[in-house]
Amino acid sequence: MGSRGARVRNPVSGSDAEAQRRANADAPKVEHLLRRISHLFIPHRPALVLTMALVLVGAGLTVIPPLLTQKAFDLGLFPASGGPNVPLLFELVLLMIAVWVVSALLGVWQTYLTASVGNKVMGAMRVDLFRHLQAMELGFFTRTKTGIIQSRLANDVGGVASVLSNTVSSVLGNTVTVIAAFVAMLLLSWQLTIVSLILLPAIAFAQRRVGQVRARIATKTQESLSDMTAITQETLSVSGILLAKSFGRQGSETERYAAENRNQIMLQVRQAMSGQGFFAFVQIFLSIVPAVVYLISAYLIVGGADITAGTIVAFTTVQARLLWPLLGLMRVALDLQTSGALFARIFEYFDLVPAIRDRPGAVVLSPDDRLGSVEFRDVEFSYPGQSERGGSTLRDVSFAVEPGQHIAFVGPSGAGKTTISYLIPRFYDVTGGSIRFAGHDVRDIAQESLLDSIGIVSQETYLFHATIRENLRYAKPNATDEEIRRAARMANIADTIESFPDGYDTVVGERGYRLSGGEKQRIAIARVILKDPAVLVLDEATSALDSLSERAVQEALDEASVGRTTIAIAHRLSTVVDADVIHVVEGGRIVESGRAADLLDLDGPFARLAARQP
Ligand SMILES: Nc1ncnc2c1ncn2[C@@H]1O[C@H](COP(=O)(O)OP(=O)(O)OP(=O)(O)O)[C@@H](O)[C@H]1O
Repeated sequence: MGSRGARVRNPVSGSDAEAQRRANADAPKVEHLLRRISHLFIPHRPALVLTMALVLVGAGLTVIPPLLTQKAFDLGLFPASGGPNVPLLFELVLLMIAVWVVSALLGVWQTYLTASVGNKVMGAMRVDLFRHLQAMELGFFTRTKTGIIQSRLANDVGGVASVLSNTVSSVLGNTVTVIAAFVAMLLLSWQLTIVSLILLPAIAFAQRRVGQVRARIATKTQESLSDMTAITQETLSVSGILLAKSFGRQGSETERYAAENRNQIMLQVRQAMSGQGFFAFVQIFLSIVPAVVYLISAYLIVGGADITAGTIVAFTTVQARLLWPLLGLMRVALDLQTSGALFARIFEYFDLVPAIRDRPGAVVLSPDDRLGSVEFRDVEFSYPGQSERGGSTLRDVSFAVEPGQHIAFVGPSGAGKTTISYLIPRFYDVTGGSIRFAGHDVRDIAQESLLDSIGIVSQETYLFHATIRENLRYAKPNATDEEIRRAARMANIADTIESFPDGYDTVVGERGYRLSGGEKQRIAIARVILKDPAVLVLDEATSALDSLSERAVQEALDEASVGRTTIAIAHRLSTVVDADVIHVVEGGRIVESGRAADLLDLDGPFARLAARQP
């Protein structure tokens, strides 16, 4: 745990420097990002079109009250003599109220549409990312912190939702106003329009620069948020708390969290402030444009241009209306650029290609195929990055298991036994040689059907924070209560479960911490019995238990392995003496194979291992 105090980042998320380099590298890809983002909206075109229509109707409604007032005046609302025309006044007021009510209702509808589009896009993205990450190979999860993955799903995807909703409403609403004002300006005077817009490219350039700075800060903010999530996830879990308490490290863990929190606060403030100076400048600049227009108009009039005082007044009035919508659009553009950093992080995960995936036309195992023969042919394997360092975990590993046979792997720690078991369900692909399952190369079999045929019980039992019944049903969602009880009886755990006040409805706690190691193991065995796989892999399933629970678990395992191909990995040789074949693994190679009695007679590695055990 030496690295716990240091800032450890996963290779995918990278370091601060790397994040910065990536944010810089991403800057020119804004257009590419925008294209990808806009694709997310395609399924929501009807809602967007409807929103657009609502925006247009809403904009149209705003001009009705002045027109109504003008009409009422024309019809004699305040005649030259006598009092006001009260019935007409009432009519006018009622019509105005009706217009505002309709306009308010349309506004509510529009908000609903934009909020639901933004959130649906985000929701779909989150599920897609979840599905995509589930398809990643085991290696991805061994090298990436869980908290970092959680943060991408929660913080990054969540962060873009508000941007998406605001973007939809702001872009649609403000674009209509800006275009309308722009057309009006052009109609009034194209010369003054050019004068008004002449500095726009400079503003756009400045905005792009500001956007890049904000995107960089946003990337750092998200990195820091990821780190905070990772610290929370690591420390505030049952295992983390146990570790922190047993080493008296709560204080330093809090300090680690507080340090990242300070960093987070600083970044949030920087993010909130970056761009404010720019907006202040743009606001001042746009406010003085009318004065410039007056000046230039005077100059143009003197030069003989056909511009009247009325045109100038009308022009500056329209121009003033442009100020806020234009600022609104600029803010959206800046927000989009900033959220580009979030999108880049999300798309970075979407772009990860699972190292292990089905080939086109992969074989789906039939019930006959599932008989469970396994064969390793000259298998070589090195973990990612290991071959560059010149090492390999497995070399020249060849063996075969016939359906229904029981074999075992024994050998010193680190010899490569668990690695052999990982290669059968294709948690990793071999780097040399091949593995055949039921006669097919495992790389040609559809992964789902391969995994369906294999059951694994390891020393590290994982149970969900749910009831025992729900944990068991994980293996077979439609299992009846009777099937569940039968599996529990076979796994030697039924009596224990039934002695709990809540029986099968007992909640096992985070990772099953409310149960003893032996109870958890036997529930895991019941779970695998319900799965009913052709091949059972037992990876040191009893090594963490005392001799009493070991016996109970061993009996459960013996029951579970009846009629199944069983591959057991064991430290305690007593648990595998009955195996049909025992393979002794040393330094990534099988150095000896045979039945226990024969191997003892050989007086080789197995006999030496046996001699070292009590
Ligand atoms: N994800 C991984 N990345 C890199 N190296 C790994 C990884 N997992 C295991 N190794 C290395 O591979 C070697 C074999 O490990 P493995 O777990 O297969 O041994 P084992 O024989 O099952 O040991 P034990 O009996 O202690 O469980 C070890 O040197 C280990 O450090």
